[in-house]
Amino acid sequence: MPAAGLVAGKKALILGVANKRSIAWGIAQALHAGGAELAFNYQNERLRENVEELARSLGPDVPIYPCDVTRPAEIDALFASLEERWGRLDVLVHSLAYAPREALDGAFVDTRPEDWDTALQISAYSLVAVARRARPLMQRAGGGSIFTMTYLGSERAVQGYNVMGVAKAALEATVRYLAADLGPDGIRVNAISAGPIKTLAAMGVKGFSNILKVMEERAPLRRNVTQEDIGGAGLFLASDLSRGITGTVLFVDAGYHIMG
Ligand SMILES: CCCCCCc1ccc(Oc2ccc(Oc3cccc(O)n3)cc2)c(O)c1
Repeated sequence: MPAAGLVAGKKALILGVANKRSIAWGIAQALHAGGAELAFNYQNERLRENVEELARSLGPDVPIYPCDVTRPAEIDALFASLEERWGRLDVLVHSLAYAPREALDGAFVDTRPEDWDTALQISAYSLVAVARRARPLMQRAGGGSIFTMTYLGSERAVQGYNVMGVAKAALEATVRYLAADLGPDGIRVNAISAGPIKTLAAMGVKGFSNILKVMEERAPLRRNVTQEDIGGAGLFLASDLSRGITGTVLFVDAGYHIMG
């Protein structure tokens, strides 16, 4: 249900589109339908074509920029490009994470320090890195909305989620500390805790497919959530309807997290 105009005139950067199944793409479609002007990153040359094709499906000149969040120079360049093109930023969507394969396949107790560091740098610290660069552009806009993606595995020991659960716990604490720091600038920082959705990344988590079935049996709404469900929550957080909300985790999981 495109809420036409809900984010009309807002300029939004969306980080983490890899393909049409990405949660970030669901959010992009909702913000586009709401009238926002969008920009995307692509992590590397391998993903550039996918992102280019998706961006072009939204309109003729939707910009895409190279940005691997482990490279500070690429984050700097991305925001310099946005400064030049837009001179301001209203919305920043952070929808990216990574944990090395071995850390997801093995037992949590065997997590190696380098894999822990990689997972936390990409999945949690990167929000600080991009928020710091977004701040001046959002101040220019008189405030803004930043939101990221998290999962129930941050607060429950979900079999197989392993070090990504630790990273999401750090990400949720990061949301609170950034909300406290940036609130005086009128910049809100929140997280969407999404139920499991079949994305490229999800396929990399052992036991993922079992969880989808359990949702239909146990979630209060007796169904899985879709990209569109997440997109709608993203549109809400990007819009002024959520102007009183910051530092929170918004569950969009068919109610699953309330069940024992
Ligand atoms: C057993 C847990 C099932 C529910 C998992 C729901 C979920 C699915 C996907 C999620 O996003 C990621 C992103 C990257 C990620 O790390 C990956 C992904 C593929 C390969 C790899 O080496 N690391 C793992 C999960 C996520 O945070 C949460």
